[in-house]
Amino acid sequence: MTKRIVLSSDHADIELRKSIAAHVADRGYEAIDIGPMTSESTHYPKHGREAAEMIAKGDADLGILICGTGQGIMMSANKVEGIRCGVCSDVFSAKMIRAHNNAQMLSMGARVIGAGLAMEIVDAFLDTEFEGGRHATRVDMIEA
Ligand SMILES: O=C(CO)[C@H](O)[C@H](O)[C@H](O)COP(=O)(O)O
Repeated sequence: MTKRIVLSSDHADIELRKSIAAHVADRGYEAIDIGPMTSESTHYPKHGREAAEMIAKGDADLGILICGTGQGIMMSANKVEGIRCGVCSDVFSAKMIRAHNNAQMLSMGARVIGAGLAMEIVDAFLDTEFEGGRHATRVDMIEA
């Protein structure tokens, strides 16, 4: 089944989010871009929560979030039960949040990294599977 990737952001960079949505779709995923569609100032907790709830409800498989630093929207997503979201500014961390933490959501800071690196981080996140084993024990501990 085609993996569904939900994308959301605040006003910090909707163009980066749209570019990532197009990139994800080009790669054969279903990109579900839930906006916002204008750069009007908005509030990241709303957008992080909306995207995370889609995953929690089973309406999306993975998620990509963007705000200025990636931090506030990540914190908001992580308030939704069962969601694990990490901020990444490097490719190694993007692999590890999948391989070791089984994160369903990636967050990035549009005022921290450039678009080229953001795409590489997205690819690393999407291309990496959870390794299970001892890491499953630890993820279970997070959830408990
Ligand atoms: O980085 C963020 C939250 O962690 C947000 O994207 C905001 O950009 C940040 O809080 C700054 O807000 P502003 O209204 O864009 O000045």
